[in-house]
Amino acid sequence: MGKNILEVGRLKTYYKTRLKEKVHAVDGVDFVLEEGKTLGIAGESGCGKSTLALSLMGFYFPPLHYNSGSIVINGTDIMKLSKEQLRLQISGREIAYIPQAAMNALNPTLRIIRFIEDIMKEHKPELTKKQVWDMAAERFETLNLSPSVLNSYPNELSGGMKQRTVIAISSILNPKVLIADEPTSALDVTSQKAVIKLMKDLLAKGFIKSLVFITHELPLLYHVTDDIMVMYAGEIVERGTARQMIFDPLHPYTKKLMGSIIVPEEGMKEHKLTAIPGAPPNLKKVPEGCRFADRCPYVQDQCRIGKVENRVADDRIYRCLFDTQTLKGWYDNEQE
Ligand SMILES: Nc1ncnc2c1ncn2[C@@H]1O[C@H](COP(=O)(O)OP(=O)(O)OP(=O)(O)O)[C@@H](O)[C@H]1O
Repeated sequence: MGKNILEVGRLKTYYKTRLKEKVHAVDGVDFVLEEGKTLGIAGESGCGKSTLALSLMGFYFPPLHYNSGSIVINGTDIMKLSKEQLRLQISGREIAYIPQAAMNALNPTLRIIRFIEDIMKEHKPELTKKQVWDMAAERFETLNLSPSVLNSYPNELSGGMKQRTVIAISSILNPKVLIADEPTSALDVTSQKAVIKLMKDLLAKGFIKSLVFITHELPLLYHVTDDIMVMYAGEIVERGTARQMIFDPLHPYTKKLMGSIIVPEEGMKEHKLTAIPGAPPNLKKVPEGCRFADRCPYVQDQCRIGKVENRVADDRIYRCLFDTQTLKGWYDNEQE
């Protein structure tokens, strides 16, 4: 087993709306990421994936607030650091985040090299402009990106190239953990493949140690990540290897998420194409018991009482009252 590069314990964070209501977007999340591993986070829209990513970065600016729990990155509990320490020691160096649609947020009036110069001004002020250029050009070349991109304006690049450039910029300080939020959405299949290859190259070449890949497309993660966690209503409801999660899901929500795949991939063609009826619960007032109960085809009275804790089965973790035998019995019956 590798060393733990990221350890998250009972993390709770929330948004405070203008009406002073709390949206419990990350509600008691626990997980560990080992060095060298890639972890996928999947779940429907609004289940808290992006908020989890922001929370891991320590980006607590209203309306997002920290409630409780720990975030330990490479041995440092970042919740014990000041905002200044976070900015200088952690952000970009230990952990970096590529938000959704980051490629569209690049200032169109600046050449790509300027974004890298700005990072270096903050983190390696001793470098001259020429040294920054040489370092950036070498990095781009190593990642099979043309150094000429550095002289371009964002709007001169194709969508796929812009996204790869954003990833190369975000990882320029060799962060231990890179979190990419929907990095392949809105890209054509060829560009998606290039983005995935780039992220694999970053890992293989040691520029990053571990990767967290967020998407609502569960099957995409099968090709990219070692493990997958599924989030539902602010909680992790299941974690296992990518293969287990895709082909042998335990939690009824993971099972339904697999069934709702719109474009079946090779080896998954037999799965039914059905949307998950209903909607996730309102995170302003989460229901007692299992949060998936209202949409679960196997729901029982006891699912709506108390708090549903995690179960550990072999090397898997899932949040359901029922054991694997019972769940698999239900699933087998359904297929007959
Ligand atoms: N600025 C905000 N103020 C209040 N609530 C918010 C804010 N941003 C997000 N939320 C709420 O927090 C919850 C989690 O949202 P989040 O964006 O983290 O989900 P997600 O799984 O990343 O969804 P998506 O895949 O659509 O990005 C949702 O209920 C959302 O409405």
